[in-house]
Amino acid sequence: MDIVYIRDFKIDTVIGMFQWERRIQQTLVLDVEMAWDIRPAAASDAIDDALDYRAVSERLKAHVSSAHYQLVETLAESIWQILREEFSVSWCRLRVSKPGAVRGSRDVGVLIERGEKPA
Ligand SMILES: Nc1nc2c(c(=O)[nH]1)N=C([C@H](O)[C@@H](O)CO)CN2
Repeated sequence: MDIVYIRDFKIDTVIGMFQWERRIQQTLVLDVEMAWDIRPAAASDAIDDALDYRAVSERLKAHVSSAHYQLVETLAESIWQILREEFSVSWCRLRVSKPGAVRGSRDVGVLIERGEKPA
């Protein structure tokens, strides 16, 4: 299985369950791994055969920066929906990290795997 990935993607958004969090922007960090057979793109050297990580990044930035979820769980699931429905991604591993949310830790968050892993 091949993977197209986006690592350490920082996006500012409103996220959190506390009142004070509803009034500020916080930075989330996304790490996204998406199953994609890269051989057609490698053979044609054409972006149309590739999963365009720039297009995915722009779409995720637009979505996350305008979102107002309370939980990182809700955000993570919404990202998977976009990858599946708009980019035909069949499997992903996605980490949504919230740096500085818990004193003493670098970051906290969720790591999800969704979809069917190709052989
Ligand atoms: N499993 C989760 N736990 C917590 C979340 C969350 O989104 N998922 N969020 C918070 C608060 O918003 C926290 O980040 C503020 O410090 C607490 N626990």
